[in-house]
Amino acid sequence: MKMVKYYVLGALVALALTLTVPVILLKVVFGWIAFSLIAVSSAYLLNYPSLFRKREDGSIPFYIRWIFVPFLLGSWLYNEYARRTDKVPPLQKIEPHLFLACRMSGKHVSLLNENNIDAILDVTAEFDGLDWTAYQEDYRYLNVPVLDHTSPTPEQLVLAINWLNQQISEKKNVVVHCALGRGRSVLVVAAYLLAKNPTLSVDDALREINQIRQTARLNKRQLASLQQIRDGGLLSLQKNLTLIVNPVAGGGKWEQYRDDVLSRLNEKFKVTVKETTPEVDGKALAEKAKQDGAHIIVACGGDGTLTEVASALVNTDVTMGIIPFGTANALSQVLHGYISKVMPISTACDIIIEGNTLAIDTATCNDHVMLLVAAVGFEEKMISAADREEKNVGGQFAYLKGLWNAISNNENMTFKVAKDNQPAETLETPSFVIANAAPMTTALAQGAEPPDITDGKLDLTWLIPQPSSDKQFASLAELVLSPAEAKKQSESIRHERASSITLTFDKPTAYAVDGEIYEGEKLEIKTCPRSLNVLTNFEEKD
Ligand SMILES: Nc1ncnc2c1ncn2[C@@H]1O[C@H](COP(=O)(O)OP(=O)(O)OP(=O)(O)O)[C@@H](O)[C@H]1O
Repeated sequence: MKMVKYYVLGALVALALTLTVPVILLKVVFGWIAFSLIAVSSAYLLNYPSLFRKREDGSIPFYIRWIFVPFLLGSWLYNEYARRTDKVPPLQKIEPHLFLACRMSGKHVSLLNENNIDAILDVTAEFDGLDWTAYQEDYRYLNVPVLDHTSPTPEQLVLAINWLNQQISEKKNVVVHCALGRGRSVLVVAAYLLAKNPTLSVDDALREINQIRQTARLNKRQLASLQQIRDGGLLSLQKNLTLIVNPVAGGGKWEQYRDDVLSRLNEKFKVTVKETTPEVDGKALAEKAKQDGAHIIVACGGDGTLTEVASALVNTDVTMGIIPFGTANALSQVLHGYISKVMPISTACDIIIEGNTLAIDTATCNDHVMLLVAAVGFEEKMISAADREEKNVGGQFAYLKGLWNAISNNENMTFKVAKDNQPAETLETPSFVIANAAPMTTALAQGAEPPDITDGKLDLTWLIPQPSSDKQFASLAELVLSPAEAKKQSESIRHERASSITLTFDKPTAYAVDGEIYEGEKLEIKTCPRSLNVLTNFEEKD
């Protein structure tokens, strides 16, 4: 490369002068220049920009600056001259939220502020990124160190374009700069344009930049490198994926599967992990992740956690994925199929990576979002009985035991029911379940075909009171085993569909929504058709 030849030549001349000049002071000066140029030549020959030891905050250690003073002085003088005679302004907007510039320093703070710049991508290796005046402005900053006239490595380029994408997806204004805004920064901006629009050619991307910044020009090596990285398919923008994890769900499954999940998802996404606590729930974490620009939010936990996360994502563009770490995991059986009972984690990760989305129905139950079922009677008693300790010890048997006890007690309840704003009727039943979605294993919701999560309707299933618990066990068997047609003729099962329903009790009554227990005198449930985008392999009925 031309530049290296000059640096090597300069180093040799300085070395020769060091050895020949008689005056000690001159020997020191020429020796310093020789050492500095030998170091710079080695950085170029070994393609080792980290020689300048630039820190994460863009500063270069004091001792390195001293070593390189002769080289930096030369570069600084050349760049100052080039900037003063530049045909283009120091900073230019290439497209919405994306700017290209020469080296930014403290004296450019007012220019940065005028353009509402929030973030700086610095692709120089040899200069301090920002000085103290710029620090005070609190810019987001990333340094990708690249030597002048050279190209970033594919890894550096992938990091740079994904960082840019992250800033722009958060609607931040971001500037990319090198020394003069002609080569290295142009290469990065072109790579970003190519990643965003794979139909563009390298020439198209450069032309787009060149129309605005006429001095933008890549040398032959930079051009070839960009073309090669692009042809190798390396310029893909990773989506930001946030995992919201309940660390205690399913008795602590996260601890067990953490490495497996992360290694699978890290290949395709930029993954951030947030854990719920008893104080900070999945809804609060999902709201924050949304603000931080997450494209996909994956709820990892039991059905309770999944519903919390969904509460923040209903009627938004953000897509929700799920990884079933709970005990019953009813939603994953609906969205991932019954295979997820056997291979829950690998099935979930494959579905997230495949990326098929579907808008599903959700519902509201009083103030809560509901994905699966709301229930009073047997289902609520079953869930109330299966507390965290019971689930940690017995897993799904905790629910079976709870259901067994509830049916054995065979208690009926009486309340008023109003469907689709019709007049209310009084009903006596031991079990009333309102389902937006429910797999076969949610037996008490199976009054007909399993509820369809895309039909815009709620499935209402209730049982007729029976004189003995044995007869109620028979009703449960009928729910699970009889075909839908036979259930229509049943003496003990009732099923209807509605868009909204209100249950009114004469005293505060416990009810269950998606596995969590609440209490109230009224339940108002409404369907919200196609209101949540989820990743699934669920196939819609024609
Ligand atoms: N870090 C935590 N420590 C203790 N409890 C937590 C924590 N994070 C969330 N929780 C509680 O966990 C409950 C939700 O659990 P979740 O439904 O996800 O799992 P599960 O109960 O094991 O599974 P399933 O619903 O299938 O029975 C909520 O009541 C929530 O308050």
